[in-house]
Amino acid sequence: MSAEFELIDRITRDLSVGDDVMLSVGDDAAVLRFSGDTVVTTDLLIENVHFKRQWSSARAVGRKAVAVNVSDVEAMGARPSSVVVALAFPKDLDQEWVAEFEDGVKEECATAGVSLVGGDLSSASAIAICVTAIGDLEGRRPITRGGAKAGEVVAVKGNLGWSAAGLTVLQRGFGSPKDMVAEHLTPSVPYGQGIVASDAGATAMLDISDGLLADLGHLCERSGVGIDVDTSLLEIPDGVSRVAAATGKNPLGFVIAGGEDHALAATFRNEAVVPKGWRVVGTVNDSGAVTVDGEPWEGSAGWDHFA
Ligand SMILES: Nc1ncnc2c1ncn2[C@@H]1O[C@H](COP(=O)(O)OP(=O)(O)O)[C@@H](O)[C@H]1O
Ligand SMILES: Cc1ncc(C[n+]2csc(CCOP(=O)(O)OP(=O)(O)O)c2C)c(N)n1
Ligand SMILES: [Mg+2]
Ligand SMILES: [Mg+2]
Ligand SMILES: [Mg+2]
Repeated sequence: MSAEFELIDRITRDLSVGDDVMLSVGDDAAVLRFSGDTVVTTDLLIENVHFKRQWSSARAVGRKAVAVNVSDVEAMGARPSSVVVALAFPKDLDQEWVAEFEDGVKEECATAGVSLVGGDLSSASAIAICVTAIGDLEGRRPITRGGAKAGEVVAVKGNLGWSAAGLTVLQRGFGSPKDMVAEHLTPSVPYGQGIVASDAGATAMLDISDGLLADLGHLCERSGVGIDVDTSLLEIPDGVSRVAAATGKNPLGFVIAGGEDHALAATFRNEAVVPKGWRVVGTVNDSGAVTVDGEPWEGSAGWDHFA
């Protein structure tokens, strides 16, 4: 067998798949069957842009690649079903790296409850990963970024600021606080909470990849509303405070503009319907802009690949 097909064989030998998978790996395409409308999303992970090999184990990269994509399926209020994972890497990359990456992919698939149903391999000058995630709305309406109305509340489920605090210490050559670093390397997506928010009547939703303020900005633009974030409602985790103190930065910046949180943010008609475990962080108004305690935020709102 060729080296490429030996590798594919090793990756796909022991796959188990869900009931909605009619045909998995080994043919030209997978075949899935859903009870409702289908949700499809894709996100890239590029070496030295989204991860560094000296910071991240291959297993962590594999887990993160699946997690950030399933996060976008959750944000539509769908049940995540499956992923396809394409990986390109230099010819001289240690084979062990690829094996561990695939272990990470499978581990996160199991955690998220999705099936790995296909992928692709190629050689490349740097590691590049493209995952496509697929979900089933199961008869629910999609929760878009466009349904928020003035007078509603904004709530968040997940960890804000941890990932950015972790990234900051990694960039300075440190490895702790460990919980912040771990959250950056492998975001803990609140699996299942997209459907919970949908069933609670969420009017708009998205996952926070660029930063809370930047992503709420996308939601405001789509919905034609404004949002005021009330910082008295935010929690500044201990690890974020420590990283902020050590680096002379504003801890609030990590929480509201950090990025790669992969928490879910959603709007609800009122506080009474916000699901348990979600934190109300602000209100929807008709100003057309995102503000923080009533004022524009002077710092960066979040990540921009081309800034
Ligand atoms: N190259 C592209 N071609 C078509 N659509 C794209 C492209 N890049 C991004 N989009 C779309 O633009 C929207 C915003 O993209 P992005 O900011 O990456 O979303 P997210 O933060 O949810 O991953 C999404 O609907 C995405 O599918
Ligand atoms: C080496 C390295 N430098 C910087 C970052 C920080 N970073 C990279 S991409 C990104 C934003 C999220 O990624 P993106 O590709 O924009 O995801 P999407 O919005 O499409 O879901 C952040 C905060 C990182 N993760 N790793
Ligand atoms: Mg994207
Ligand atoms: Mg995304
Ligand atoms: Mg982005």
